[in-house]
Amino acid sequence: MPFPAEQFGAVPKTVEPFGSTLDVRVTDSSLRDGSHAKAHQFTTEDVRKIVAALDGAGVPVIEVAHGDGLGGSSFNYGFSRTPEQDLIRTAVATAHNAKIAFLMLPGLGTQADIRAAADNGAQICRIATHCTEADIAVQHFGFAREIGLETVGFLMMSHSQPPEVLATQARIMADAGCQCVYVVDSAGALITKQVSDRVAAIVAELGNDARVGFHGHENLGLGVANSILAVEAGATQIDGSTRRLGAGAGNTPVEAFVAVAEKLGIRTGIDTLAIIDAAEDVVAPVMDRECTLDRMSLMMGYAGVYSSFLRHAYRQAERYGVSGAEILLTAGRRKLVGGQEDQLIDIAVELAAL
Ligand SMILES: CC[C@H](O)CC(=O)C(=O)O
Ligand SMILES: [Mn+2]
Repeated sequence: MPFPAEQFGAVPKTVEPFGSTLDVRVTDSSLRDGSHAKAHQFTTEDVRKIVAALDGAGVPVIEVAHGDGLGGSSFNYGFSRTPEQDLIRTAVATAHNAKIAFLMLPGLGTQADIRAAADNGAQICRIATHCTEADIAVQHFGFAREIGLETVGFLMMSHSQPPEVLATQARIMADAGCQCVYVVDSAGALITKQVSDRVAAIVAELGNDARVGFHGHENLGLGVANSILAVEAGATQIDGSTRRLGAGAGNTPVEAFVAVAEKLGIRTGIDTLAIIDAAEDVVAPVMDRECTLDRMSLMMGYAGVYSSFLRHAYRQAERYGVSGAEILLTAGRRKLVGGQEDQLIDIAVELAAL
């Protein structure tokens, strides 16, 4: 039986072209997924500097929020240094051309948060659910469209489900008013063809009802390659983070994706040399440390663990004197999903008792 999206007041489906000069629209997530790597300590000055540099390089969409989205600032996820609506307002005031996007997870953020972000000038609402739970976002898509926001849906932990399941979930999102459904490789665990197959299945399901996007992480070193394969399979929206400022080993590096895309004749509208400079001169100095493919982040890709668990796992490993890699391997075996950060404590306690 099809999901009854109509009962939640779904809005008409539309896919508008980006224009004749763009093949792929890039969203830079440094100021949202990068918030995980900064333990949510971004300042308005960080936002001003990074948005000015990215906007100047031609990045068309910049995402700004707590790492876990609107309402993420909490004991479980970590408190923000600066209220996220202040960060959004600063980003909107700084950008000349880029649209400002935000992320929200139903249950963490509320409709009031979405409205506040829209009132502060954000234009794109990205709603993330675990990849088998698209139905919890139906009301949020309807509301976001009703107040004139562009919408994106995130199917998180997409490695954990086969293409046909993702396609069914994507249909629920599109029917609810989502204009682009993303395959989200939250654990950086997807390997080449696994990306193409998932993107192609959703493209086939959605046709012209919604676009398809891909959000990659570097935990197996495949962010750029996977993103190019996603484009070849029909994705037209690609996420990345400049200098990989993101969760786990970081996100697909925007500057590398743009350089490769240029060489392949894929038009992103971003100036390759300007974004390479922005990465080195503006984003790197804001980072606490480089996002690298070290033992812990590699373990996330290998074991299929949520990239945003990295700093939490470090903290519990230190607190209980156990191996962080063991914590992550166990988290992968138990198939933990976003929101279960506190279970890393249980795992650490169990390992300490061995
Ligand atoms: C908790 C939200 C999460 O960080 C969203 C995301 O970027 C992902 O799943 O990769
Ligand atoms: Mn991510």
